[in-house]
Amino acid sequence: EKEVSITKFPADERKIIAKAHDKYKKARAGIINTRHGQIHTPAFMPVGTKGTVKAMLPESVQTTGADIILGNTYHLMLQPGAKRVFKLGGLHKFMNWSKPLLTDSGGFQVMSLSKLRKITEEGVIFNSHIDGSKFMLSPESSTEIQYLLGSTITMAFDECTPYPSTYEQAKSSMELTSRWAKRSRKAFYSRDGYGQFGIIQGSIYNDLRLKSALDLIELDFEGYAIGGLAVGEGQELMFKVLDYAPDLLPINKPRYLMGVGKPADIIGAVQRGIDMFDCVIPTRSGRNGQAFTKYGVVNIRNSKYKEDNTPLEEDCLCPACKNYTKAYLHYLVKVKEILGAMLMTWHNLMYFQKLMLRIREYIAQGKDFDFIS
Ligand SMILES: CNc1nc2cc3c(=O)[nH]c(N)nc3c(CC[C@H]3O[C@@H](OC)[C@H](OC)[C@@H]3OC)c2[nH]1
Ligand SMILES: [Zn+2]
Repeated sequence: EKEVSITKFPADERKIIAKAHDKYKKARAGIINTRHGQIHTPAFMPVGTKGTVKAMLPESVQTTGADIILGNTYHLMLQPGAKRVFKLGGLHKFMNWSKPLLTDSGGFQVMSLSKLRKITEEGVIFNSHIDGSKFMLSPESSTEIQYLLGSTITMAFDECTPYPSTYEQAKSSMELTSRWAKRSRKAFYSRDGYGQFGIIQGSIYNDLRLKSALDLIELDFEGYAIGGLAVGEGQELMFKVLDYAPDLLPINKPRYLMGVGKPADIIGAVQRGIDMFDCVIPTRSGRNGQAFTKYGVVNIRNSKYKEDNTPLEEDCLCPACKNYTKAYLHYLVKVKEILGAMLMTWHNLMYFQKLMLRIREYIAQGKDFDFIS
């Protein structure tokens, strides 16, 4: 066991409380110790794709309670370039965020964003969606780029198996991910307080999920992500996979469900043993005028708010709720004022972090947290 490992779930701090009924027994609250500080889990990680959580200052993100934010290999390698970020002191310094950073390995974005790409055993060759120039992402280059960015948690280079996939398609995709995981692990520069997470695939097929987990556990990653979900399969099918997949992974290491999700998805996944989440919903939908509140989602552009002189939530401590009314937010979003995007984003990030805080508290007290959302 490394001296200061990234994934110390300190025994006395790890609270796995057997719940009254088995629905909650897999939920756990813990702390991940890293070189850049602690991550309290279950954790929601705001997406900061291009080295910024859109419309937020890093210090504002910090006030919402976020312990860790995401960056993206694909976007940052194209602009401003990983070597340039390295020369400028790394992503932490560049974006003025001193807490943990997790970077995706880029495969998912290549498939969803780039034009003209070719998957080979070596890696993915693609043309930049910005200027069409040619790039290659491989387990080795993705791992090196994440090192140059200085990310606290590096993701293995995988192939996110599309949904739906036949068993055969899912099998060969998962096997490619296993070969790439081995190369990613070999290319990783292991340092105390930094870690690399493997990403299991296998789509909705339990035997493929098991094989993927076995292949990756052999590589002894500091944490494990469940990939290939939140790709259109729907909540029911996602939960069906989550009813068994987390249990295939080491109980003492963080489990990260990529791309999830809405509050109800997060609660259901925590109940099935997931520790970490990332999703664009609070930021992207905030900019589009959707506010998450305890009364449900508020579409602030709706004309019923144009003279509503009350805050989104009377007891929320975010600037939008403390100092402004729904009428003002309605107006700002309607006329596309930048402050509208800022305030809506701030509120939603605060809402998601409050949700995670309450989930952590309920787990620690051994209380059911079904109805929180
Ligand atoms: C929405 N549903 C969803 N399912 C996903 C499944 C996978 C997967 O199997 N493998 C990989 N490597 N990435 C996945 C991702 C992308 C997450 C990233 O996407 C970016 O958010 C836009 C963000 O990058 C800052 C985040 O970084 C970890 C998924 N997203
Ligand atoms: Zn608020």
